[in-house]
Amino acid sequence: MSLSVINLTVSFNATDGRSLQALKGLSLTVNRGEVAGLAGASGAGKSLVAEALMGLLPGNALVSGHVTVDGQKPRPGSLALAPQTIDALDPLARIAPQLARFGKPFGRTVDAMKLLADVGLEPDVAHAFPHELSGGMAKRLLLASALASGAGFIIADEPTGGLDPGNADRVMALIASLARKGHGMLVISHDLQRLAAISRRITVMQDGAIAETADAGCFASEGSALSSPYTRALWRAQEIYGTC
Ligand SMILES: Nc1ncnc2c1ncn2[C@@H]1O[C@H](COP(=O)(O)OP(=O)(O)OP(=O)(O)O)[C@@H](O)[C@H]1O
Repeated sequence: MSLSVINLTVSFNATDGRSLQALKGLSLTVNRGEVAGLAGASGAGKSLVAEALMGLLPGNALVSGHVTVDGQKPRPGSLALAPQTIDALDPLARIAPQLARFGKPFGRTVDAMKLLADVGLEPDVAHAFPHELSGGMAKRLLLASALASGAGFIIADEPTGGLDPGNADRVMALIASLARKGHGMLVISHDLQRLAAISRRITVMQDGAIAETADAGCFASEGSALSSPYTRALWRAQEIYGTC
């Protein structure tokens, strides 16, 4: 039971008639019950993967490849995105009714209080507006908004971006617990150390292509088990950063 992406390519038609290939044949698998990581430097194409899988690319994008969810063509609600920022939420709607809205297109009646509890948010958050939440609370809410759809597979785009170390640890622990409950979690992150701690394997992207897909255990010590020089350099840069 998995999300399978085979040879995903994305190119953009520019107004001058040229075509820019931004994703160059990406393949990955996310099994239910596990976290798979997607990493790479800024501009490598990580968010494009999320946008292509969610059908969110603009009209000048040409997408090809083969995507299945549990062996079938993805259907609405089988895959959900926890976006990077609360800009994706309605600033004028209180949290509980807003969560209910995320379930509606898929015919789901959302129990907002249960959903908040599932992501570790207090019941009084139900009456708040998105901008009233702290960074860590907002990241949890974004995960809740994806869970509201009932999707078995969730893409979390930079779930620890902008968080302090303690909150980043807690959000990664929440993602690991969602996987233990049976979700397949695809986590896009620059934070290789925290990503490796919860993932089964990590796909590292470079310039729209895969540099390497490695078992998370390879992201350890000097990274000598990693096969790509690019991935090793990315990992070692984090190690140095992490010990500063
Ligand atoms: N609509 C678009 N038209 C043309 N190029 C685009 C479009 N959207 C994204 N790109 C290009 O695709 C490339 C990958 O962008 P993407 O946002 O996926 O990178 P990323 O790895 O998620 O970076 P970051 O870590 O900074 O979020 C970039 O070079 C970007 O300019």
